[in-house]
Amino acid sequence: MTDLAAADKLLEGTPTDTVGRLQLRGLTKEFGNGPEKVTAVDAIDLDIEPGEFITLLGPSGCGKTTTLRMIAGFEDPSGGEVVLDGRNMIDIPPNKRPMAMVFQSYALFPHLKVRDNVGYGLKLRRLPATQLNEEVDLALESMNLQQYANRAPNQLSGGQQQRVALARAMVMKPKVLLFDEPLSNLDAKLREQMRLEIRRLQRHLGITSVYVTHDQSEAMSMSDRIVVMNKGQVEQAAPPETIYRHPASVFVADFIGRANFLDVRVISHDGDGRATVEVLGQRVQVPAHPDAASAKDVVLLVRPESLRLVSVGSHGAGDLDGHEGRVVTSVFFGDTVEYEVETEHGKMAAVVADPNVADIHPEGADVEVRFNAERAWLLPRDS
Ligand SMILES: Nc1ncnc2c1ncn2[C@@H]1O[C@H](COP(=O)(O)OP(=O)(O)OP(=O)(O)O)[C@@H](O)[C@H]1O
Repeated sequence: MTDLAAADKLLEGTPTDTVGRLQLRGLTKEFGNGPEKVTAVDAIDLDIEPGEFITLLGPSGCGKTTTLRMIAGFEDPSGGEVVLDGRNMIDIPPNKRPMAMVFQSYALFPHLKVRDNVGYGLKLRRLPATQLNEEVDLALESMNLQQYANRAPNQLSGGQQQRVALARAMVMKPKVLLFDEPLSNLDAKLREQMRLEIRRLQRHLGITSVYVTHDQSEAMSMSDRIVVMNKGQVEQAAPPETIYRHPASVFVADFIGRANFLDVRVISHDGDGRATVEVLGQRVQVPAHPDAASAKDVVLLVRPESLRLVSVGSHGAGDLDGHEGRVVTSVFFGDTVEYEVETEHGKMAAVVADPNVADIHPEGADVEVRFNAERAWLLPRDS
């Protein structure tokens, strides 16, 4: 049996396409009292569809872990609701919620063999021994762990221990899987492999998943939607492409990926989410955030890969009406060249993929800076 077939058999009869709708309603958590009071999570509203893979992403202290722990029931909210398939979970203890959590630290029982770790929750549910063994076997097989069944956790690598933790979560047939930075203790290569594996399994089984990370590429590569949090609130909840290309705020644009923010003069707001602006000596039409038209001040987001550098002769550089620059760093990475260019708008980052070696601009070169206007994004500055 393949790993996916084993996972299917394990979950046979558990409908995943209609169950696992998770709704957070005004979810709030305050710690401490008086001047010490911290609002870790500030009235979050979020609807998560059955089968959706959601990542909570944001800077340290923005409330990701606290939100996840309230969903799991490890933390009591100060206000609001966690609703799963129409049922408020607030008064239900963590072990009675149809959810399973995978922790950064794996949290395996060191004195129990792998198969007893995986079967632990089923034993508490008093499953008959034959059924328990059958289901543990399927869970082990779904994570390709059969040959490690009789080992102790400390006889396994970090990656293998995390697979045991995943098998232990899956065997409970949860409606919602919760992940608290599960890959951060693994080395970079294994992390990349495991993220693909978790995503493949999750997509195949369609179990609603909420995943906390501060690793952007993890969030980008795994999620149906990324929820960017800031100071206990949701800044934006959207698919990775939207978060990257059309961020809702300067905070999101700055937090995800690298960003150049250019000063612009707005000539007109043209409706249909477009505006005409003057920037880098050019008059161009760019896509615009819906709130840009009413904002006091706006800024143009240009990602480094949307900038282009064109060589100019040293005598040409002074005539270029505000869009000339000088290369201050030029670093060849093989698949890309990354530049820093000094311009009258400040320093800008540019990335060129698949460079022709002959076209690489050396440090000190004078260049003309151009950008792809369709890939730019006008957004309110004070957002
Ligand atoms: N038990 C606690 N008592 C007091 N304050 C707490 C407690 N747990 C969390 N906090 C505070 O709540 C805020 C949110 O913390 P949380 O751990 O949810 O953030 P996070 O986004 O998960 O951060 P990180 O990425 O560093 O794990 C922080 O200011 C933190 O100091």
